[in-house]
Amino acid sequence: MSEFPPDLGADLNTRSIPIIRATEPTPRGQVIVLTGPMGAGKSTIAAELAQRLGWQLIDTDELIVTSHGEIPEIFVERGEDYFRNLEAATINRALDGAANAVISLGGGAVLAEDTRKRIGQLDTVFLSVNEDIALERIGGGANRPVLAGNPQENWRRIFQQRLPLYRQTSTLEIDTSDKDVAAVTEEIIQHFQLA
Ligand SMILES: Nc1ncnc2c1ncn2[C@@H]1O[C@H](COP(=O)(O)OP(=O)(O)OP(=O)(O)O)[C@@H](O)[C@H]1O
Ligand SMILES: O=C(O)C1=C[C@@H](O)[C@@H](O)[C@H](O)C1
Ligand SMILES: [Mg+2]
Repeated sequence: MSEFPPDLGADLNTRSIPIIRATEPTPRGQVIVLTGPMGAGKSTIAAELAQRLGWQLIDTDELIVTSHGEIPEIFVERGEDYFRNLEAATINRALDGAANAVISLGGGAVLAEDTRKRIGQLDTVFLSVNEDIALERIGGGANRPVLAGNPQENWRRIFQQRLPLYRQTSTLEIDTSDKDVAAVTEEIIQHFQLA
């Protein structure tokens, strides 16, 4: 007489055992990641896109602020390396839990190799912007410690350094300089056939 539950261990080598799952794994849904320099509009476009799709909005800079306080204070009190580790860990956790989500990253998130590896396998959009428009949008660079001292020169240098990283981790690049928020959002929706 066959026993129930079957003794799988006893029969392991003699017959093939079907894999039985109580439930099928839940589909994780889709994730769109926005990357790019300060002033490209990542946070703004992510909010608009999430609203249009009815998806979850995750802004990793905001997650850091909520849990650890203002970014300039973290830079002053703990230094940039500490912030980058915090940022990479925050992004990892956000990606682990994300399903049907739009994720806006900080401008320097691509500096972390782990982050590059992960977002390079996802639908990642590089939002680009030219220097003049970026500086117009972010004003004097308040609240952005990496621009302190000379926002224009720093923005330009940082953008040049990171440009290859933005490009190697994305599958779509949109120059937002002369496009409004609705137009950029629509371009992403069309490209990934989200609606
Ligand atoms: N396409 C756009 N057209 C005009 N203004 C925009 C556009 N996108 C964003 N902005 C404005 O530019 C400013 C900066 O945008 P936002 O904060 O979204 O940039 P960000 O890429 O998230 O920057 P950071 O890396 O510093 O977080 C905001 O005031 C926003 O309203
Ligand atoms: O480009 C950067 O290095 C940064 C951009 C912002 O989004 C913040 O993550 C922080 O101010 C650092
Ligand atoms: Mg932002």
